[in-house]
This record gives sequence, structure tokens and C-alpha cells, in this order.
Amino acid sequence: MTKEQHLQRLRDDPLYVILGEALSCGRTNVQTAADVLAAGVRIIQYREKHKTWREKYAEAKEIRRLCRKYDATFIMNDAVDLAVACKADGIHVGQDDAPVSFVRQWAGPQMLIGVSTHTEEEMTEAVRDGADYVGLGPFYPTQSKRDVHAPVTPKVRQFALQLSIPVVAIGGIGKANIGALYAEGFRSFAMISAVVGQVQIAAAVQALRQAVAVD
Ligand SMILES: Cc1ncc(COP(=O)(O)OP(=O)(O)O)c(N)n1
Ligand SMILES: Cc1nc(C(=O)O)sc1CCOP(=O)(O)O
Ligand SMILES: [Mg+2]
Repeated sequence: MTKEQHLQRLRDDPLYVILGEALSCGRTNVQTAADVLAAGVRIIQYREKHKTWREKYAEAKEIRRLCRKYDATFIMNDAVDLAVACKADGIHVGQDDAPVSFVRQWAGPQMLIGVSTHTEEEMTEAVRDGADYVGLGPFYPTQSKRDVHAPVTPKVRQFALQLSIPVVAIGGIGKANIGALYAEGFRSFAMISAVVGQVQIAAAVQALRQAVAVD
């Protein structure tokens, strides 16, 4: 798939699932990725904070292989070198990770670059620097990450809805609130606990899709 096709998917497909082994009900990342893909999810981010580079590389390569089989979009969290090494479709960087200009230089024009944002200024900067999409959050309290920012304000949410690039909402999103965010205008939702933290992944994915289904 081309970069434009991956970007189109970010606009069209609401479910963006983030992997993390510690939050996966005892499953490995590879097993979780297989279940998530089999359930129909087509955007996956590999986010692993407590493994060595080699462990992450080995896992990421395997998950990348699975993603290819399903024609899914594979995004690496934080590490540009790993993204390049395992031929990821995209890299997601935070405000403390490498800046977009460096990431673009290292990863090349075809790599999708996502940037975490929390304010209007950060979103403006991400667009100006050439990010392909922004993550915006947290929308709700989350148990999956420590020291997150305060929840995004209504003013920031309004600003995000006018942005020229896709906005991926994140933080405490699940079947109870995803429909309201969709009604507000958001179209892409990154989730950890609502999918990989569930024992029945297929049922969880189906419930999320139903919650954003429009007739
Ligand atoms: C889609 C998406 N949005 C935001 C984040 C958070 O990234 P970051 O701020 O770099 O924090 P860590 O995930 O690295 O802890 C994300 N990963 N994905
Ligand atoms: C990784 C991450 N980043 C956030 C941010 O606000 O930038 S919130 C978050 C955790 C998302 O996990 P869950 O879907 O389980 O709440
Ligand atoms: Mg990061």
C-alpha cells in the first residue's frame, strides 16, 4: 500500500489499536496482534516500553509480517531506527521524542509520521513541521499510561476538528464513549485497554465498530 492509502485508511477506519504486552491479559504481543487483525482491525501501533532493542525488533518484524498478510497499517512507537529496520508503514513520536524534521530525514518521504499533541500550539507545530497525522489526548482518564496531561479541553477539541490532517483521539476511549466522540466529529480512535486489555478481542472490536456505525 502507498502512503496515501495508509493515510486514507486513517481517515476512513475509526479503529487504531495500540499493542502493549503488560496490558494484554497475559498474551504475547504477537498473539494479540494476530487476534486483533483476525478481528478486522487494520491499523496497529507497536508500543513496548520495557524490552530490549533486539526483543522489540524481533517482535516488530513478526507483527509486521502479520500486518502484511492482512494488508494492515503497521506503526512503530517512539523509535525511528526500529521503524526503519522493520519496514514499518509509520512512526508515532511524542513531544519528547525526535522532532518531525529529523524523523523525516531518517525515515524518508514514504513513512507516515504521527505526533502526539495536547494543545492548539502543538497541533499547529505538528502540521507546520510536516506530520501526517496527530494523536490528541487524553480525552478521558486512562490506566494505561502514567503522568498523562490533563484531559483535552472543549476549545482544543474544537480546534482539532478544523485541522487539515487526520486527528487520532486517544486516552480512556472505549465502547461507552466512542460513539459520543464520533458524534462530536472525531473519526479515528486509538485504544489500548478497550481492545488488547479484553479477553474476547473479537467481541470488543465488534462492539466498538457498532458504536460508531452510522446508518
Ligand atoms: C495515536 C497515538 N497518540 C498518542 C500517543 C502517545 O505518544 P507519546 O506521547 O509519545 O507517549 P508514549 O505512547 O510513547 O508513551 C501514541 N502512542 N499514539
Ligand atoms: C499511550 C497513551 N497516550 C496518551 C496521550 O494522552 O497522549 S493516553 C495513552 C494511553 C491510552 O490507553 P487506553 O486506551 O487504555 O486509555
Ligand atoms: Mg513516545
